[in-house]
Amino acid sequence: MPVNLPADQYFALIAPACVILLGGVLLACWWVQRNQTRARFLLWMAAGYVLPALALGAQSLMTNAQLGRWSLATAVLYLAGAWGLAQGMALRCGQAHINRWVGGLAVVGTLAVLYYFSYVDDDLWARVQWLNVGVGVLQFLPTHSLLRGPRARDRLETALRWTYFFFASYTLLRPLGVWLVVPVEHVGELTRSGYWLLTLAGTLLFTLWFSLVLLACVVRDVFTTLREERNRDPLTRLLNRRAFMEAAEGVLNDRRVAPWAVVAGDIDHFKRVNDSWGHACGDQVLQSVSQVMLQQVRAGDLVSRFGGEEFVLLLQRASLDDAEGVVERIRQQMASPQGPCLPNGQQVTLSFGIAPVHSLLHLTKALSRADALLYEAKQAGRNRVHVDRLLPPSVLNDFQALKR
Ligand SMILES: Nc1nc2c(ncn2[C@@H]2O[C@H](COP(=O)(O)OP(=O)(O)OP(=O)(O)O)[C@@H](O)[C@H]2O)c(=O)[nH]1
Repeated sequence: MPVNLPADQYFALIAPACVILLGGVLLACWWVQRNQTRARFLLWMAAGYVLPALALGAQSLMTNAQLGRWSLATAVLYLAGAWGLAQGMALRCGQAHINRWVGGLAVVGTLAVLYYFSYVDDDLWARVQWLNVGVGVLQFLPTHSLLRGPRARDRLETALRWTYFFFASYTLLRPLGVWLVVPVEHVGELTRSGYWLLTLAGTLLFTLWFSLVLLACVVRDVFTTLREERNRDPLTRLLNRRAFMEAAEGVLNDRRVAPWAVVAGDIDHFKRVNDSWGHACGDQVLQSVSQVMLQQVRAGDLVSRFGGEEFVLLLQRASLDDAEGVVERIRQQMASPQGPCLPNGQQVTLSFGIAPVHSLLHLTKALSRADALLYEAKQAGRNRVHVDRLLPPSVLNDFQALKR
């Protein structure tokens, strides 16, 4: 490769260098979250940045003759990069992988055509156009999951998907634009042509735009993970006590979802489960009880693990009868085997205390009341529900006023 190149050719290295730098940033983001499987898409994306940028950088220093000689090697880098970008986007949208058959076909087909236009009929522009088509097809593969997969959870995610979709469409349609606009026969050295500059500028612009949206999504993901770690019990993924109290504020400040009931539940003789079948089995039972509770409540209700084998629920739009109904459903569900570790016929039961909550200020009292009722239920023989049906007259008046 010649060393004494015109300065503008070295200048053309700025774009690929910036893209490689951005790929490095994505790699660093992946490294920070590497223990989380959902961050794996960043690795693919980083490859999607770095590999084509390496090819672009190398090509920027080549003459047309050298472009021909190295066409297959650089094409492999472009295609691998497009695969990485597509696979990264598919993972981000909840798809395990892109369609490998179509992808493989696009790669093999493109390389075969490039071979023909390099070694049989040396045609630079045909190579440029067909490589574009191959890369475009690969980039388009995850668009099915962009449009049909799980809905984007917010505007940022929607912006990421649309940006990707726009770029994939641009890559796929670019050969057509070039064919219509660029006066092919007067191009001369490709890497010094206006087309090449446009390619560099387009790549850099898109990469910057896409990276900004992507990094915003990654930062948001990190904050979400941190919040989840802070708010969730690691074993059951239910809210912990602190998060429950925080979330309860929102629920109890919204009069539209009154009346509320608080339920305290505790597994009976849980120590025996641990002692007889091991701590791991106890953990399984805790997880299974959590699942049962989550299945039986409505959206907006809070389910939390206060510690040990004690659970607290805050039910909205629930009279005491409604709350009792929910608890009965949980008890019925518990009648089926909970956790494969328990021997046949062994069941786990729970005791419950239910108390009404009249306001946010009343929450602490209601929790103590539900706890006291739970204690009573344990004393009365366990596997039962005790409900606080005694309402002070002032509160009864409040309720009647509310109902009106
Ligand atoms: N496996 C497991 N056990 C836990 C966990 N947290 C607390 N425990 C156990 O839960 C048991 C609670 O025992 P106790 O407070 O005596 O209650 P109990 O045996 O359920 O008896 P009653 O509540 O009176 O019916 C203890 O043995 C704790 O070690 C946990 O995360 N996993």
